[in-house]
Amino acid sequence: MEIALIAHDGKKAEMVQFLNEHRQILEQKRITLIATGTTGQKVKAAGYDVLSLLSGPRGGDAQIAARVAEGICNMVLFFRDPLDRHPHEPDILMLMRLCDVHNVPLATNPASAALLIKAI
Ligand SMILES: O=C(CO)COP(=O)(O)O
Repeated sequence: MEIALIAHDGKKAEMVQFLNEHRQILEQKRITLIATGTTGQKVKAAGYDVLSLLSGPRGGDAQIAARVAEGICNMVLFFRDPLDRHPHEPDILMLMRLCDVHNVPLATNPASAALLIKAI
């Protein structure tokens, strides 16, 4: 199962904390982690094996959206920062739209992500 990790700058620490809190589940299941570029760097530095794609503003969200559309990515954990502006907002909306089009679970905050990760 492939899980995509994306966190806006104000949420990257929360993403690492979330992964550490659920490390056991992530290690027990056969999970491949992928991430947008900078999120991936933080996740890797925290000791996780992760495939880093492009940084979000440079097309990372779009790459993950394509994997969702192609049926490669099975879950998206996207810790958005609703208090910040993002130059690539169209890509963000496209990713969330394609999760809905293809019925792929999408969590946009740690509380939702915890429920999803416990369900796998
Ligand atoms: O901008 C992002 C998601 O929209 C995240 O991208 P980075 O992980 O490269 O910071």
